[in-house]
Amino acid sequence: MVHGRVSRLSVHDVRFPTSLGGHGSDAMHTDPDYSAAYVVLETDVEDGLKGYGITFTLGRGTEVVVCAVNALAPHVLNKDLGDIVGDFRGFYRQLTSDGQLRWIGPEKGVVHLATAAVLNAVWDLWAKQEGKPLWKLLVDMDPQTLVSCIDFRYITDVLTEEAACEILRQSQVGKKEREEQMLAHGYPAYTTSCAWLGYPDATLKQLCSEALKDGWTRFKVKVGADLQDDIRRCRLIRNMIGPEKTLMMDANQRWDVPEAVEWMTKLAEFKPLWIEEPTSPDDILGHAAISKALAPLGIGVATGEQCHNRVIFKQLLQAKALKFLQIDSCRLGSVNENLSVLLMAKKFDIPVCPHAGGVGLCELVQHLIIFDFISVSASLQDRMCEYVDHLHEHFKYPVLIREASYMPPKDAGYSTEMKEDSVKRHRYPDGEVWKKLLTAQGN
Ligand SMILES: C[C@H](O)[C@@H](O)[C@@H](O)[C@H](O)C(=O)O
Ligand SMILES: [Mg+2]
Repeated sequence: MVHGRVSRLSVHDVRFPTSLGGHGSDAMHTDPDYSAAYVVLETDVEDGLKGYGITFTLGRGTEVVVCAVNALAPHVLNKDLGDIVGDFRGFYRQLTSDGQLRWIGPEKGVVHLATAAVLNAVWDLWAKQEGKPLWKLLVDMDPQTLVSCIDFRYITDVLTEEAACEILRQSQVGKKEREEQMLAHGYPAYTTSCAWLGYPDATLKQLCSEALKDGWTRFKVKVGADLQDDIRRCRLIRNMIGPEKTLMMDANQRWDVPEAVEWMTKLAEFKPLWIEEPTSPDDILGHAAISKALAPLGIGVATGEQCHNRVIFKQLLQAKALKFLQIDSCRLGSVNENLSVLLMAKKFDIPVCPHAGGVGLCELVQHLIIFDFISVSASLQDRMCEYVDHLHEHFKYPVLIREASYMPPKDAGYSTEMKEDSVKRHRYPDGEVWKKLLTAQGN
């Protein structure tokens, strides 16, 4: 049973200097320092349980998200956890509809990232109090309770509460078997770790051969800055992995629409399954045009990691603008909004292949995609979850990858909790890691 009143909300600016090694670099984000606004919720109950929530950032700007979390805090403090989750739709709407704060959103940008961090912490605390990993909390919830967490405002033209309930009811068939399948074999993953844009060819080669040895069969490569570089790198990877394994490409919003089509036509010989974020994440019709142009080449369009909210996903689906839908656990309004997107994807029969990596995104999103398989999609066809091999050591319950698959977490919660010492050392700017770096840089 959920209980307790939220007695404290603290938020930390935690940054990891990943840019020093070129990790995470792409055609638009050349020097990311994987970071998070890290929220901790405490209650007045003496059970020692706290809720931890993150949203992912790239370094500079994390302090802005921290401010936004503090601005949302009055909506959470002194609230009864039972009341929050008992009317989760209402609580979601309260956070996203604050009559003044929503002006700097609504449901997008910094304020929505902050909403995600706060709500992720609430879900972590709820799952912990129930003694279940989050995916299992969701799997065990009856359809009516699940949909009561979703705000259907703006999406009822494609998905009503009743229709969502019906999808969940229909997917009850075979649920037990699918849960057993997950526990035995896990959820299939692909790796992005080998081919960040800033990696020299020698590194790419070495990481790719290690990944092959570790049993990876699906690889993503960053493209979009220089065509000749892309051709060389894609050839190198395709030759290493052979014709049968899967290759995806990610341009991180670098191109205009015609440029995306031209560039990808030149990379088509390397047989990519998808091109991810070919253009602006807001350009729904642009994505649709690219999808149409690239379909004859067998290349699908994937997008989602910078999709503001369920409304944009709705339109991408309506416009047939994507072939692979990439949810993000920290950009959308937490589990609540992700649930609505999973259900819309099911309705349109579009596979969900979550965005992960960053710091903590793998830890979180594995719960959502495992739930999706067991309770919504009931399929692994054309589906896989991203994996990136960084920063897991800072989490108390790190992901477990076995044979290139995510094994379902067993610990209670949303796997969001970071090790206390890691937070302390990486707090910006006063943690020991940053003090040293900033001194060395003469700041
Ligand atoms: C800046 C980041 O590392 C991105 O490049 C990364 O999230 C990427 O788009 C991905 O798909 O993993
Ligand atoms: Mg991407």
